[in-house]
Amino acid sequence: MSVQDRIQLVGVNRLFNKTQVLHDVSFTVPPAQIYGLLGPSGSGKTTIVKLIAGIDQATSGDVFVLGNRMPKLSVLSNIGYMAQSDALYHELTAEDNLIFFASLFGLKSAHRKQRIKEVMELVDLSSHLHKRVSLFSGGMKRRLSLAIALLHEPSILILDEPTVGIDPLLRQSIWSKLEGLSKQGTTILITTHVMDEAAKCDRLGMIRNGRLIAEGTPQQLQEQTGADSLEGVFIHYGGADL
Ligand SMILES: Nc1ncnc2c1ncn2[C@@H]1O[C@H](COP(=O)(O)OP(=O)(O)OP(=O)(O)O)[C@@H](O)[C@H]1O
Repeated sequence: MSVQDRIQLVGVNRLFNKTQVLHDVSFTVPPAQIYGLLGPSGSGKTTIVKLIAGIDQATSGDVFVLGNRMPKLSVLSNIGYMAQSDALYHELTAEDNLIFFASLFGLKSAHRKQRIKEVMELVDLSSHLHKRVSLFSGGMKRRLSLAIALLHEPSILILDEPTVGIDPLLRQSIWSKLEGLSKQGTTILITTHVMDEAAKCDRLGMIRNGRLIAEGTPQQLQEQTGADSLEGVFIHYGGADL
């Protein structure tokens, strides 16, 4: 292990009652990488990201973020987490939601105003700042959740299927912003089912039945499997008899 690694899982197991959903999962994410977790529905991706985000605890094995064993409260201010289901206050406006989360992150008022402006521009929602969230479409809610995850400029960004319900044009623009953040040093862990998003990751971990069954750059995975596309890689590992 390198002390440089921003995220590290070592032999992680997670059982719910007697059902084991993660088996001996180990991987590391160095600084400023975009690491994608790819796997079929129910394979364990969300369970992994919850352990890294510090909202769930491994049954055995270790999860480290920025060198700290998780869960650890003091690390949470360095993490931006966008869950699969949106945690928004629907009766409040987008701005009030942002102000609420900004105060949780301890952002002071002048800086808070500036950050709210920046993140709403980033997700292309500036003109909806004063609209009640109950009037937002599903895609707009996803974008607002992403804006909230980015508010406090976290050095670790954990995104659980962030672009579900977002149209291809905006998806492209969000990805170029994520690539920009990564170039500036943000470490990003993302789960996705979308192959063109997986192709944009620096490194991919293929999850199946709670196991990390392959890892590498998108190109390495294609070479290893002889597939001519990432879809082919996904099908190769999805169909493997393990
Ligand atoms: N709190 C829980 N109690 C019991 N079982 C759970 C719990 N959370 C997750 N599981 C089970 O763990 C397995 C992995 O679920 P998880 O949500 O991590 O998969 P996923 O790969 O994120 O799926 P999707 O792509 O559909 O979101 C599933 O079988 C799920 O039913």
